[in-house]
Amino acid sequence: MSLYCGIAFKRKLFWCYRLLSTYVTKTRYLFELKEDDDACKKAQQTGAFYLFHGLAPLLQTSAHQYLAPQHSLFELERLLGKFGQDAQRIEDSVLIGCSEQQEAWFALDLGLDNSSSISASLPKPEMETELKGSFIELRKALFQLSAKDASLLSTAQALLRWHDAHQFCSRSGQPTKKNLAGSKRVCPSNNIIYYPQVAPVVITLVSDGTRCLLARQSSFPKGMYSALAGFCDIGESVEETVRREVAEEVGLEVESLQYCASQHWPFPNSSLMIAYHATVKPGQTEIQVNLRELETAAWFSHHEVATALKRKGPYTQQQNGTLPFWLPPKLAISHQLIKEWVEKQTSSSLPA
Ligand SMILES: NC(=O)c1ccc[n+]([C@@H]2O[C@H](COP(=O)([O-])OP(=O)(O)OC[C@H]3O[C@@H](n4cnc5c(N)ncnc54)[C@H](O)[C@@H]3O)[C@@H](O)[C@H]2O)c1
Ligand SMILES: [Mg+2]
Repeated sequence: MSLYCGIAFKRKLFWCYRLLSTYVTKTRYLFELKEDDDACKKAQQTGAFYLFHGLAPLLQTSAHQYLAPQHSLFELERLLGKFGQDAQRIEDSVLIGCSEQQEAWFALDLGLDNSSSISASLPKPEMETELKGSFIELRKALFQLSAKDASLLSTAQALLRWHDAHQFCSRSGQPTKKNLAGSKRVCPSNNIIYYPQVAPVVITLVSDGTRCLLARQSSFPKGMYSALAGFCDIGESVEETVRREVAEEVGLEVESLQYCASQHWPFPNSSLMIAYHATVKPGQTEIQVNLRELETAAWFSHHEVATALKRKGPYTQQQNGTLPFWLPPKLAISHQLIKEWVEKQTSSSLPA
């Protein structure tokens, strides 16, 4: 190894160690906050809060993007005081992450009634004026947020929704109590612990070698097509769900499953999207759409999909009355899955 290579290698190792070390420290810190209410309370003193109202995040507009403002504990106490609320309401907040400098991030919903909280929903328009922002439905705002804010607010909304829906023990009927970080709820009468739930969902891009299969549900925005998705049934492996969902929705049998990536998805509840590529058995490409699940499904060529990837929807009708089809935006895992397929097709068609 030359002297230069040796120094470069050591530098790389140093940076790798630094990165790993920061990540591990941050992870251990978050673990401590979830386990220890006192540590979490202390973290709130220097932490930052994201605000929600009825599960809609507080956002501010900047150019063509939405920004999610943060508030300190002091600002939050002042705000609550102004609306005649007790600062104890801050205990309803949930931990959603922390910065590399260990500034803990929390989310608090000021519009939900909580059985264990002394406070009720606060008036939305007055809060918006006071906070110089608007509470906007996450579904409408998600794709105009930075990747970091989109991920944080998705986690926050999913966690706040779970707490709102799990205030009572399903065995004793008694109110459950959340730990300060919001990573669990406990029933004081029988000590049953409830943890936030996610539903596993597979999303599959089926290919016949040259084309890929895209579908739409009637609930999709006009003109948008996506890969096939479906919830895992109890007792199934993820691979079994892929095969069943494709058979159920379009009447095809798939093989050669290849994992692509996964993503937390907050709608309609909290899903873990697990993305796969799959191929149909040779010669078996005839689609039989299950109209109880889908509006339509069709095969699309590489050229059609590559062109659609460049489009941004939703689209208005063209002059000839047709609507160009478009694909889910970048932040959605279906976009990543489709993009990966297009890139693979492109590289396999290049001369060696
Ligand atoms: N992020 C992305 O790129 C992306 C793309 C497509 C779909 N999705 C998500 O994937 C999810 C599943 O897709 P789908 O609607 O085609 O699923 P699906 O094909 O399984 O059909 C939905 C139906 O499944 C049933 N179901 C079974 N278990 C359920 C559960 N735990 N929660 C809710 N319903 C359940 C319900 O009857 C529901 O109407 C959707 O919620 C959608 O938001 C995300
Ligand atoms: Mg489906």
